[in-house]
Amino acid sequence: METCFEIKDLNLYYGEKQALKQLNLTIGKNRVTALIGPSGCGKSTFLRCLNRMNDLIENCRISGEIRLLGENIYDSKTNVVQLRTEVGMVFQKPNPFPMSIYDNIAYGPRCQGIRDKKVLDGVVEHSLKSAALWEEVKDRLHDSALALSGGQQQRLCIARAIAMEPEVILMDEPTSALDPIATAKIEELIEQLKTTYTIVIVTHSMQQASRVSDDTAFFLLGEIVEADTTRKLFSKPADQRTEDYITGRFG
Ligand SMILES: Nc1ncnc2c1ncn2[C@@H]1O[C@H](COP(=O)(O)OP(=O)(O)OP(=O)(O)O)[C@@H](O)[C@H]1O
Repeated sequence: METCFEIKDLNLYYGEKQALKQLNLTIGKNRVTALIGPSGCGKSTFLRCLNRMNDLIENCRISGEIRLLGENIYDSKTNVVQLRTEVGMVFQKPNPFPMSIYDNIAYGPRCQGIRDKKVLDGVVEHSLKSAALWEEVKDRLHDSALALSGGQQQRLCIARAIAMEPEVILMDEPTSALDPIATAKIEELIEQLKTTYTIVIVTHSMQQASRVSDDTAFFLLGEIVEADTTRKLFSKPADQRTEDYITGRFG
């Protein structure tokens, strides 16, 4: 297995409160890694460390190391804008920009200076195809993205991340606002995307983790209790606390 992220002795504090404790984890390239655990255990906080979104939070301090393809992303030389291009993010609630479907996708590439219409057309088509949305929207690319259904909006947000040619796509509970059919479409899409991208997904649903992920890390009170292949973690957990959680005894 090739390594995408290598996390070493990661600690994170919000002011005085320690939210992540001495985390160590290897995230494989072109794999889907699920982060599970009860509410407030630090899953989203950890996810945000992977593209330095926590930098935007006042009072947030971290120590330790996160390497992306060998480079320490917390190095003072890191270009954070570039990092967030390489490590895209999709949120719980679909958040398309209030503009057309086309412009949502072209926005990032335009910010990078791409102006050629043919090139932008190609990026839009490729991104929408990769996000399994093209067939549904190809005849109305210039309509408002806000008119799409929730599931379509979420796939649009995935397409918007893809347009930046990322290495990694982080997903923070990407289906929790969606109905079961839209959820199934996103899960199917995740399976296809991992051939090209590394995916890290926070999910509250253990069924979802076992359906979509190759590897799972179980978080509890800011610690990683156990990380393993999803198959192993759900069938033969090494730690009693993992077993209690996956059998529904708490959380
Ligand atoms: N901006 C912030 N400032 C202060 N504390 C925060 C901040 N964000 C999160 N926390 C705290 O850090 C801890 C971890 O929160 P986090 O949102 O990462 O957990 P989570 O496992 O993702 O929870 P959930 O599943 O409910 O989203 C919680 O105790 C939370 O209250």
